[in-house]
Amino acid sequence: MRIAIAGADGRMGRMLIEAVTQSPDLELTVALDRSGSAALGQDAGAFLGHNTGVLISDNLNALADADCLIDFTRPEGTLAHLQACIKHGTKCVIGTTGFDEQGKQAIQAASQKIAVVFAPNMSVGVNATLKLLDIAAKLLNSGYDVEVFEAHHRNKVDAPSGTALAMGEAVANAWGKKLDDIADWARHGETGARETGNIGFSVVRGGDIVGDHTVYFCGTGERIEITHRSSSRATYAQGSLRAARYLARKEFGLFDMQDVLAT
Ligand SMILES: NC(=O)C1=CN([C@@H]2O[C@H](COP(=O)(O)OP(=O)(O)OC[C@H]3O[C@@H](n4cnc5c(N)ncnc54)[C@H](OP(=O)(O)O)[C@@H]3O)[C@@H](O)[C@H]2O)C=CC1
Ligand SMILES: O=C(O)C1=N[C@H](C(=O)O)C[C@H](O)C1
Repeated sequence: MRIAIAGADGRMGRMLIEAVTQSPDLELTVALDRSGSAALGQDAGAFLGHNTGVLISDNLNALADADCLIDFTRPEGTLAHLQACIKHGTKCVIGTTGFDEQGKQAIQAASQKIAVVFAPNMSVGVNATLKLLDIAAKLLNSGYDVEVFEAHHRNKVDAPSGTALAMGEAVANAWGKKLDDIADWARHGETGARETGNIGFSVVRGGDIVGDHTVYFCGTGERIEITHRSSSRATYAQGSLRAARYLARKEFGLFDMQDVLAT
């Protein structure tokens, strides 16, 4: 399978280039980064100390040479790449987070023409945690206050993380609610007492934290904490490759990591 990587000079882009070049069934054919990036023209494997023969470029027409794009960039980048994927019939794995409603609708529309996996977290552990949260939320559906905490590195630009939002959604869905209707996004000053049935969010940004998520179910006299901690981005990269292989069998449609991991 011929793989293109977008955001080739980013934290995830580099993990993906390393993972693809170590996978005998996958071939790195395209490495993209944004126009103006200092990495343009460099070999995609330069950071590993070896040449892949693929130069980092901003030419989206190069996607004609790939079966599947794996995109970890920014929402505006991903949405532009998606249009090029449609033009060239290239499938797409989207790991980027921080989309607004319009962006999510554009991904949904694109998936009517090409096959797309879109998930805020590609790790097996986080996707198992989402299932645990569904069970916990159904069991603890009254008398427990739910709080979602997440911590990430100082360079993360969106908050709460896509994973924290997915965790909040897992609880809200289990309660038959919409997350937007019951989320407390931030607290400051005279907040008043906590509202029953809401889901609170809190965020830490600092240092090189790869990604920690905890969902608290706080009752009277007890609390349950469900925690996932990432210690390496390699798990996200391996999950993304699994998603790309899954798409090899799909012509179009929108899938998530639960679909991928179910096979
Ligand atoms: N789904 C998952 O499992 C995971 C998702 N993520 C998400 O992936 C995304 C990227 O994370 P990370 O690798 O840490 O970020 P980085 O900032 O390290 O990398 C992003 C890359 O995309 C490039 N880029 C930025 N804007 C654009 C654009 N408009 N068009 C094309 N390329 C662009 C950046 O270039 P430059 O640096 O020159 O601006 C950089 O090379 C984030 O949204 C993050 O939340 C991260 C980890 C796991
Ligand atoms: O930006 C990151 O680093 C991460 N982003 C994803 C998110 O927003 O949930 C996944 C992971 O937590 C790392």
